[in-house]
This record gives sequence, C-alpha cells and structure tokens, in this order.
Amino acid sequence: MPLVPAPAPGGLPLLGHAPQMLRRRLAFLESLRELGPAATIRLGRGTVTVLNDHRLVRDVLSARAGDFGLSPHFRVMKRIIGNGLLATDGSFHRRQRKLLMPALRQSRMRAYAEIMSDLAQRHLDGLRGTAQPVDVDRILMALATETVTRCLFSTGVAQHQVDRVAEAVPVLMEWAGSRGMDPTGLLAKLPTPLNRRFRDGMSALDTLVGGLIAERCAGNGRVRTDEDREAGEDSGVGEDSKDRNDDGVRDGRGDRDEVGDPEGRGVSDAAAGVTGPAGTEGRVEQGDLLDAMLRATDAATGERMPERQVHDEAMSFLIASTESVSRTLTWALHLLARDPDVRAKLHAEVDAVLAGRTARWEDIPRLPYTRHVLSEVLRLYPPGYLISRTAARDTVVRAEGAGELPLAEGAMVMFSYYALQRDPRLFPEPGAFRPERWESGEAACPGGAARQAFLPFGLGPHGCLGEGFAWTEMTLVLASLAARWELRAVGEEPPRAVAAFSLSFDDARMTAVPRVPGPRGEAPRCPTAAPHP
Ligand code: HEM
Repeated sequence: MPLVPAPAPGGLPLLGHAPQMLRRRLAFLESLRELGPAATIRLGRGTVTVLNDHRLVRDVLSARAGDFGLSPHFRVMKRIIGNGLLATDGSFHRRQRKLLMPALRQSRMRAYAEIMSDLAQRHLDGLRGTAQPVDVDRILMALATETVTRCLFSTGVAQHQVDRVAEAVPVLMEWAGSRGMDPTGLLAKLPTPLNRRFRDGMSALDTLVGGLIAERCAGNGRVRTDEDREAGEDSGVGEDSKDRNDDGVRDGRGDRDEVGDPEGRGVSDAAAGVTGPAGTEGRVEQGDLLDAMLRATDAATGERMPERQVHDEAMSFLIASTESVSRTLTWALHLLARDPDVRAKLHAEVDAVLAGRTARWEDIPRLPYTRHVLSEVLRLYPPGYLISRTAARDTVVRAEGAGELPLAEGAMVMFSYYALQRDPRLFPEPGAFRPERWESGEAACPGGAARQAFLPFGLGPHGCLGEGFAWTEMTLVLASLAARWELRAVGEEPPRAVAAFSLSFDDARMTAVPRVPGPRGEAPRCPTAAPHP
C-alpha cells in the first residue's frame, strides 16, 4: 500500500519548520508521531521526510541501507574526523569498518575493562569531600575521555596529554552541535569565539593524536609509506585548516569511496586479538586500540591502514565515545535520584555483588538490574537522538503494516530515536522511568515490537561499532558509583533535556553522599535517612 507522508502543520514561509526544530526540537519531533508512519517537514527551502514508524526506520538502516548515504549534517563531522568511520560511506566505509571491528571485538573487552575499572575508581574518589553540588557530567565526561584515550593509546599517553584531550573534546562537540544545525554553513566561517576555540582545540588534538601515532609507528618498526610520511608531517604542523579544504575534507585525497573493496572482503585473522611483547616485525605491542588498528590487514590486498587514516579513526573513537557515555550516565544518576524504589533495587544488587568495591569485568554478568537501568535510560534519553540519511538513488522504503514510501534520489529522511522510543503504543507510560519493563513484558521479548523499536545504538552498516565497549564501560561505572556513592538532586525539578549534538541537559549538578560499608564486609548503607527530593 503506498504511503503518503502527511505534511506537518505550522511551517512558516521561507523558514518552514526551522523555528520548531531550533526552539523545541524534542517536543516537535514527538508531535509528528500523530501524523502517521511518515510526515514531511520543511527546513528552509528543503523538504525532509520524517519516519515515525520503527519498521520503516529499520528498513532504511538495514535492508535498504545501500540506497542511502549519510546526510549533509555529517559534513561538519568531516572537519573533525576527516575520513573517519562516522563520516564516510560506501565501499570505503565498508572496508574500514571491517578493518576496525577486531579492535572492538568482545575478546578484547576484558583488557579494556581493566582500564575502565581502574579509572572509575580514581575518578570517583574525586567525589570525596564534595559537600557542595558538583557538575556530575563534567566528572563523567573527564572519566569517559580518559577511558577511551587510555584504551586507544594505553601507557604511551601521559596525564598532561589526557588533560589536553579532555579539554579539547567538549569544545569540538559543542562546535559540531551548533554548526551542524546551520543549513547555510556560514556560522562556521565567521570569526566567533566558538570558532576560535574550535580551531585551537582541533589543532591541539590533531597534533597530539598525530604525534602519538607517529611515535608508536616509529617504536614498532612499522614501514612507513609515502602517505604515512605525508600524514606524519601534517600532524606535526597542528593547523587543521592547512590540510583540509572548505568542506573539511583533506585535499588531494579524492573520493575515498573509490578506494577499497566493493565486496567488503574479509579482514585477516592477524588483525584479531593483540597482545604479547614482540610481533614478527620486532614491534613492541601495547594491546590497545591503536595497536589493533595498526595491525589490521585487508586479507585480500594485504594492505594496512595509512597512518592518516588511523589518525582519523582515532578521532572518530574519541568523538563517538565520550559524550554518548557520559550523558547516559548523567541521566541515569538524575533519574535514580528521583526514584527511591529503583535506587533501592539497584543498591541491593550492587551491594550483594560488590559490597562497596569497584566493579570488575567478572562482575558484569551478575549485574542484570544495572543493565536494565541503563537500557531504560537509553530508551528515554538516547544520546544520538536524531539521525538522517539522504537517498543515493530512487528507492522505495517499505515495511509490512506501515506501507511503501517512494523516495527520489536526493531526498532526505530523518528519524528520532527519542520519539520512536517514547511511542505509547509500544511503551506503556512512555515517560516513566521503569527498568522493570526490560525484565518482563513486551520490552523484554527480543522479537517484540518494543524491542525492535529500541535502537539507541542504531542498526545496520553504520550501527554503533562501540556498543560492546559502551555497555562494558557504563555498567562498570554505574555499578561502582552506586556501590559507594549516592547522588542527590539539587533542585526540585529534573534537568530539562536540551537537544544539542547529543541529548544534553540544562543543569547536571548533584551532591554526592558516601555510602558507608557496614562492619565485617556487610553491604554498604546510607549514613543518613534524609528524604530525597
Ligand atoms: C551510550 C553510548 C553510545 C551510544 C548510544 C552510541 C550510539 C551510536 C549510534 C546511534 C551510531 C550510529 C549513527 C548513525 O546511524 O548514523 C553510532 C555509531 C558509531 N559509534 Fe557509537 N554510541 C555509543 C558509544 C560508542 C563508543 C563507546 C564508541 C567507541 C569506543 C562508539 C563508536 C562508534 C563508531 C565508530 C560509530 C560509527 C559506525 C559506522 O559508521 O560504521 N560509540 N553510535
């Protein structure tokens, strides 16, 4: 049955629905659900089809993924991550993704988990003595940034370098959030304070990441190609504008979709599992993400990633893994602070398993409720709440029960995981924080419609590559936090959701109260019975 998208009401001449998208984006996206499985909105002169039905979204992301390319919104990302995974498409993207997958496969997760637990312990110790309200998101962002930096570069990275990454990443995210929503592209070119901070942050990060990669390559005897040498020289310059054109794409690198393997052939086994002192080339291996990337070999061609590409992928990981994780955890703390029943259940679980200590890799299977809490947070506040794609050719998006939606080449589609995951037809009391829905009922059933509509990590060829990493990190941090600290809300009202690059909030301040371990290793308890707001 053909599906005719309903035009959204309230568009202004010239601007269309841009004011709604700028001022009350989340409520507006939710309101479009009332218009049926698909609706159209106008943004300036362009029309965008918004998909409100998860079955159509799944079709775009998986079965028909080949008919779509990334949307123009991703162009700003190119300024930051060049040709990194998040900003590429087609056969080049497929090849890169295959090369990168071993770096994040489950068998490597135990080693990353050790780093995660050690850092969680150190950063959460920083909550001691903070009787005054603290910005928990700042603390969790610093933790997430140091975690991915040390998983990427392990021991090779000094604390002052970690600090530099932690300073730069939030600026780049702020810049991408603001400039990504500017349809004219003009804002990025003006001499504004944010653009200046962006340029400085970009330059510092480019130099640091380039330097660490070049150092590692030199240290492990990697034979450098001409392209590597060129990239190494670039990275030392520290002027991001120098090697990128106006679109933010590095000059002289052409259409990367032509490079690589259209069939997406395999990655050699050598790319998997990296540890041990010395490889066949006399290299000293660190067993970190960087080593895995440098070792990844295309089985068909025997080629490895050029150093510049390794740089771009490292930038992709830094950008993709920081705000997403820290914001999910911050939302979790705010939701927990306002729900004594859920908090008590979480405390009971972590007290039984951890008895006040930091969570480790082995504990994860014994923390199912912690995972349900995180699932529910990701349902309510998915960090990547808005995704778009552009039709690369004429196509028909279809799903049983939703209809067939013809789209012409160049048409832009958009969908919001925030709106999809709050659909009352799939999630009863959609605004309520109920981790129990993941224990039994519709959301707990893998084949059920609610589970199918739960897509915080996306799906298909561009689905999140770091999902396992993110679950491991978030479970370890939330359980460790809950075992030792109780975070209390400062104000009466919960934070207001702010639709930035990822789903943010207006005020993340909380106070931290230590939970005191009882005698003889008894489970910790709260020292005071103060009522929670
Ligand atoms: C709560 C945490 C996270 C969430 C909710 C999340 C969500 C997502 C989503 C929705 C996408 C797909 C975007 C699209 O369809 O256009 C994505 C892509 C990606 N994510 Fe994550 N992510 C998280 C954490 C991480 C972490 C920790 C890493 C790395 C260690 C990571 C690495 C990536 C990469 C490399 C991609 C691009 C994949 C591709 O285009 O092939 N993410 N993520």
